[in-house]
Amino acid sequence: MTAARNPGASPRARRSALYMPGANTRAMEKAQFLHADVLILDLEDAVAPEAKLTARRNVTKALRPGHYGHREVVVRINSLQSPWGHDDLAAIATLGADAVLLPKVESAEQIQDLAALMYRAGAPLRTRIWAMIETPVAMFNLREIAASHSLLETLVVGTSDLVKDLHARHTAGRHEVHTALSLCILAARSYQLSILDGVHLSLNDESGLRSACEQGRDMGFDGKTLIHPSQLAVANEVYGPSSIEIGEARRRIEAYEAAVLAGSGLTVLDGKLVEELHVQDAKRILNLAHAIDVLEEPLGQAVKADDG
Ligand SMILES: CC(C)(COP(=O)(O)OP(=O)(O)OC[C@H]1O[C@@H](n2cnc3c(N)ncnc32)[C@H](O)[C@@H]1OP(=O)(O)O)[C@@H](O)C(=O)NCCC(=O)NCCSC(=O)C[C@H](O)C(=O)O
Ligand SMILES: [Mg+2]
Repeated sequence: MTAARNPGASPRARRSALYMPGANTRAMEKAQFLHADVLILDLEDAVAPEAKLTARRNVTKALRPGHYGHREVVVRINSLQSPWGHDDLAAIATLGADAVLLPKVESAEQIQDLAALMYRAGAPLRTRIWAMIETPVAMFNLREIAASHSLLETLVVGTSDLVKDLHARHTAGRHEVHTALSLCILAARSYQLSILDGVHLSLNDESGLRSACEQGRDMGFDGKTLIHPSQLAVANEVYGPSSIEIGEARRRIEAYEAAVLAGSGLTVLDGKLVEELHVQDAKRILNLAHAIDVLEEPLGQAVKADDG
């Protein structure tokens, strides 16, 4: 099936997506008050086999409506080829998560199979599919995966699994995954999917995290997946437009509109060319800033409003 999406849709803020192990109830409670744009409740690699059933039960409890305010809540299930994947899906399908994240996706059929299972399980249409891209084979099937189904919304790069499978090493500049990251972004943008970068594994390394976030942002990622609350502030800052960028975006739109009224299709602002394509980008930045403002409404207030 070919994707039918709306490329002009307002962006969602997905600057930061925090994983938390489904077995860690403390982390899932704490997440109510954390400034993560996306919460990923994990049933896969962060959960040991003997804790899988407890984690599944914890996650079904955490999925009560309004529990996490306006933040997106995503459940990473186990692979459908594993002993747990089908039961994970059956347990959470109807509970209103914003998305089901499928790990180690390598083909379009895996997404289509998941969509069919979600439909049969009675999942609400608002529950989308996110796909982890984290194996060498996936890189050769990206286009088919990205085009696979209209429920597919986001690609999440899994750089830890990828580096392991490549027999590569994590370097500061991430040269070992550069080609893969670029291919993932090309695929996502070709099919109007959002795209999140992999995790930064060092916990006490703010400058390394910042440079990885800046690299990802400059390449075109929408945000970064994270493993600890201490990483949230940097990702939110780097992936959010600064007040200078917001001001420049507004001035670019005004300058272009004035040029159009004067009968021209372009203008020069601060010594730089401004054409319609720059206005489109300026509007994307303003839409993102607005989406962030909505999310950053005090968390307590958001939780209360959704409860009511
Ligand atoms: C890495 C950790 C195991 C560290 O945990 P801990 O030792 O508890 O850290 P702290 O004592 O510093 O924690 C301070 C407080 O913060 C809470 N906390 C910690 N981590 C999280 C979290 N992820 N979400 C929410 N809250 C969190 C602690 O509970 C403490 O709270 P308090 O008691 O109030 O002080 C731990 O951070 C962790 O488990 N992180 C997530 C690991 C994970 O999910 N891994 C799997 C995803 S990564 C992956 O699979 C990538 C991909 O697939 C790939 O291949 O690349
Ligand atoms: Mg992985």
